[in-house]
Amino acid sequence: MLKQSRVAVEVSSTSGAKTPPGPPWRIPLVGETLSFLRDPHRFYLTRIARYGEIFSTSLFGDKCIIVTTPEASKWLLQSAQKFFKPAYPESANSLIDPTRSFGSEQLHNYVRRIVGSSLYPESLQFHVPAIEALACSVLDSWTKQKSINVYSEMAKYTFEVAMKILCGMEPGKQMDALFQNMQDFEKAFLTLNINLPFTTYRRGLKARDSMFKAVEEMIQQRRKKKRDWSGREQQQRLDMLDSMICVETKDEKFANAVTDIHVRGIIMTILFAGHETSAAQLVWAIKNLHDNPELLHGVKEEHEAIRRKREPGSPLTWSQVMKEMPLTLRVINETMRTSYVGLFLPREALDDLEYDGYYFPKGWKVYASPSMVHLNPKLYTEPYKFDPTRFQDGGPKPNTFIPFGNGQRLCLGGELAKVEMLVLIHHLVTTYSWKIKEDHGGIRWWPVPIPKGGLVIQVEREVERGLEKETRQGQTGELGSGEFQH
Ligand code: HEM
Repeated sequence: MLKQSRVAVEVSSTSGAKTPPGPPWRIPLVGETLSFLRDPHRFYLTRIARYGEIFSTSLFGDKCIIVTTPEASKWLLQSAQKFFKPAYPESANSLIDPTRSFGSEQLHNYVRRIVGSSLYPESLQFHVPAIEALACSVLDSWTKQKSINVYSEMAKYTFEVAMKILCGMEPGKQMDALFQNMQDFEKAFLTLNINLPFTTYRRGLKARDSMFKAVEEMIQQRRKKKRDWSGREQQQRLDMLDSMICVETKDEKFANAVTDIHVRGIIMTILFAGHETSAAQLVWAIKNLHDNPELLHGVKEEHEAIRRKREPGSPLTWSQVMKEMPLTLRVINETMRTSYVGLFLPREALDDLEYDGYYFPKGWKVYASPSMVHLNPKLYTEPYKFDPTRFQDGGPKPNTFIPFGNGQRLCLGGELAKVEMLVLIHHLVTTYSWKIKEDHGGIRWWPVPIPKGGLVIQVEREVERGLEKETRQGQTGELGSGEFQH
């Protein structure tokens, strides 16, 4: 008799449980990879319709089970690390340093504490002025361009923010070179790992090695510097690199286990995990605001109220970002729900396991899909409708909104991502108006889903159009030119 388990349990492969249903015939190696890569959302929808919300398939050369219900996703993502480990496709694994998984369970927890200390609110609040300066600088540069590819610009912005918080680096030549390398590195992520000249994979490897070298040099420089980090405040103001390599700790056992190679891998993980995702969400947020003029009007009012209270030239305060932008935060949450970002979070079963009557064989990959949870009509009525009011009055039910994952690997940069989006939107809506120049329709799915073509817009600074802020207090939304969105 099978146990209907809601927690991971080890079972014998002869227990009688069957693997979840899936297509009967799988082409070796390729399996269903091409359909998945072509349009992952459609891939999920068609298979769920045919086989149910937990189904098996074959992707990236591996046998694979996909779970799409909130309960099963929670089970997978919250299960102890002895049952599942993260398992990205081979090309991704071979590109990222093997130590990127943050090491053993205990070491992983220790590293999360250190990395998190620079990303949690207590430290993050000190970075708001720097984030704001980067946001203003990128937006300022837009007025000099005839058309702006929002995705390229947002990728650069979020990369600059991540580098600033990681190691205090300012925009400039070194930043540009690292950004270029990061882009080549990312392009190679879901390609075949064929290491031949002129292949995307080879370019990715070269880019990764250049980044490793730059990061190693930074680590060496830091090791030579003596700093005062004795007080609590000093510790909160440290950048992440200092926190990782310099802060003395009582956990000597783990501190010694974090080698420079480890630090290098962690930095690559953070840069990779942290900038494309936020950039994609910003692109969708800007598109959603454009497509919903009434909402944009409300968001503008929210930000005009903050702007009116600010002393000229004073930076945004932590409290303004956290407490005075509730509508914008709802727009961001609804954007994260509808944007398809979070297509799959891959794990590998480390034992024969059973869940809800299904057999999960050892060695098989198991994917959770936040985007399929977010677009499930049983959980959200009219799931494709953009409606930020869903996040009012307590918001969605537990485990049904998981843009940052769940469990031991919950995103460390969730707060940072929200802050960088809120700050950029503040300046965008209070200073500029924009219209979409090219919207190709459809989605470019990889490495992160964005509108096809990256969303090309045209921007005007309102002040330059004679719409001086000081003369129009309280009149936002009445200034439409008929062409530009406000
Ligand atoms: C809206 C933007 C973002 C989204 C949607 C997002 C989403 C996620 C998700 C779903 C995971 C879990 C991966 C898994 O379970 O396999 C994750 C992990 C992670 N994220 Fe984010 N992320 C975002 C921004 C950031 C930022 C800005 C940073 C830091 C600069 C960051 C750093 C990390 C790190 C370090 C992990 C790995 C945690 C671990 O393995 O313990 N993320 N992110």
